[in-house]
Amino acid sequence: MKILSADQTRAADQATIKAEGIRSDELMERAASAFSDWLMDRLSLLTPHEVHIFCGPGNNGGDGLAVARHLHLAGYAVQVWLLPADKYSPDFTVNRQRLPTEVLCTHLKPKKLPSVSPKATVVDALFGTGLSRPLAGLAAEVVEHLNDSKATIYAIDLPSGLFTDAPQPSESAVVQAQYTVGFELPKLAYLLPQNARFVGEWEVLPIGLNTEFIHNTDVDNHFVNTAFLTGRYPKRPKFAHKGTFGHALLLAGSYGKVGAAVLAARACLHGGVGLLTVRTPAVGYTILQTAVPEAMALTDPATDFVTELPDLKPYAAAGIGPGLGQEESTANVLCQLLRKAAEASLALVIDADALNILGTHRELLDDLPPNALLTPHPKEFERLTEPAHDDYHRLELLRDFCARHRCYCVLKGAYTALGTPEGPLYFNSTGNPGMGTGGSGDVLTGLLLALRADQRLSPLDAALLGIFAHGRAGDLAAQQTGEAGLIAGDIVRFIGPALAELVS
Ligand SMILES: NC(=O)C1=CN([C@@H]2O[C@H](COP(=O)(O)OP(=O)(O)OC[C@H]3O[C@@H](n4cnc5c(N)ncnc54)[C@H](OP(=O)(O)O)[C@@H]3O)[C@@H](O)[C@H]2O)[C@@H](O)CC1
Ligand SMILES: Nc1ncnc2c1ncn2[C@@H]1O[C@H](COP(=O)(O)OP(=O)(O)O)[C@@H](O)[C@H]1O
Ligand SMILES: [K+]
Repeated sequence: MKILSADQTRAADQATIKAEGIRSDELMERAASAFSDWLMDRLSLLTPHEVHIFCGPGNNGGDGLAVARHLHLAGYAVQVWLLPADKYSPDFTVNRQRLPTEVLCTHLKPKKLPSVSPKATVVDALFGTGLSRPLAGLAAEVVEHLNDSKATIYAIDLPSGLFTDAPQPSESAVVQAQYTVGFELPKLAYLLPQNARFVGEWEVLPIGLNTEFIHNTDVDNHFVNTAFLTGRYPKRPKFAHKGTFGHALLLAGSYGKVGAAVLAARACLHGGVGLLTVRTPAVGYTILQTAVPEAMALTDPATDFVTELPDLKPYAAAGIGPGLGQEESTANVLCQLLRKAAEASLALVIDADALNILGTHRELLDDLPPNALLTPHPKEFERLTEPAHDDYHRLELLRDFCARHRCYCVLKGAYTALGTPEGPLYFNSTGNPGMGTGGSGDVLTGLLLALRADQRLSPLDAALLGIFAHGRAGDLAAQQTGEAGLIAGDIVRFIGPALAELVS
């Protein structure tokens, strides 16, 4: 799914209105009915005492007024509160006029805000994509009042006070919604950790925005769901053999961290690799041969950490980093690998300690071969770049980093973001907080290594499929283990089922 900016969303609304020959208030009616149906499905589970709908002067307020009408006609006790303004949008005015006179509709006044019980349902229709500046004055006062009320807040399109595509000043007022319900496509604001306390849980409802317009619009950000991946993961051909799916080399493990190598190796095998060879220090030999008999062990001469790069000829892809340590001789192995990868046509996956080595030897970044895939979590990413002011800045750093080094970079998190050399970012939709446990990242590295070794997949598709399948495997595992009980090895067990769902 594409993630549109605020301007593009407005343009999509206009394109739909034009293409279908409808009025803008008819499109608003679709949005308002979709929201009302969604809300009534939820409220029917509770006993709604009061529904307070707070409306701003623009089309977000227009949505709120239309929602008030739908809820009133369905028998809910609705009260509407209007934010006074110098001007109101035409569709606000249309829906103000359509509001049945029995619905109590009151202008908000400073210092005389209505009392809202903690049991009340609040619909936040103050501001949406048209927010042009941080909230101040009465609008800010209303927002603080709602946040203090402890009522359950449902935001239409955006929690009021939050910009669609940019950070707001840290002290400015923003609605803290339990749920945010948008239309057709997700917004960037929904996906960032710094907005989690405002957005709450989110959902988007279809309103039939013009598909041709969306198709023809270039965007900076995509949201990756199952439909987005259709056709990207081919079936294994009937006469395929282990050579068809590539031979991968994994350089991982050091004294006390051989488990990381084991997890990555098992993930790589379950990720469908043809053959896997693991380079570990001697201390890892027995562990690896016992825990992962399907992998070949190519033991380093040193006991505790990897010191020598093996011959790269047999391999289609190499993964380096899990549990590797940062000894100087290990750094030297990474340095040689980077320099030789391009001429050996080797796809690279770089993680964990290999990223930390890059962080302390930044000159090595100039040696990254084309299409290298890096998998930092935010702290590792900071070591490669600089501290980010906020989540939006971090995404810009990601975009710049990938363009400068012509690489793919997986910025891991709840909505993992894949940066690409071409510019667009891809946000993943799978995964759960149970995956915040040691070794989850090693599993991702192993899986990505398998997919990069599969010559049938482009670097972009391998990365998108791997990130998505990793999260999905975590979700399938959590159904059995619960989130707290989930450990990295459980993710490995569900890689197969997660990939099987993607075959098309
Ligand atoms: N178009 C369509 O067909 C559809 C649109 N839809 C809905 O429309 C929403 C977008 O509506 P919108 O563009 O009217 O903007 P909205 O968020 O209501 O705010 C604009 C108003 O607020 C004002 N204002 C801004 N900042 C302010 C501030 N800090 N403090 C005070 N005032 C401030 C601003 O005034 P101004 O900036 O001109 O001073 C203007 O009056 C979208 O989120 C979705 O819910 C859906 O129904 C689907 C179909
Ligand atoms: N709340 C969450 N929602 C979805 N995925 C998560 C969440 N927390 C962690 N993950 C995933 O788990 C993995 C953790 O990786 P990482 O931080 O490198 O762990 P480790 O170094 O312990 O292996 C990442 O792929 C990340 O996206
Ligand atoms: K809102």
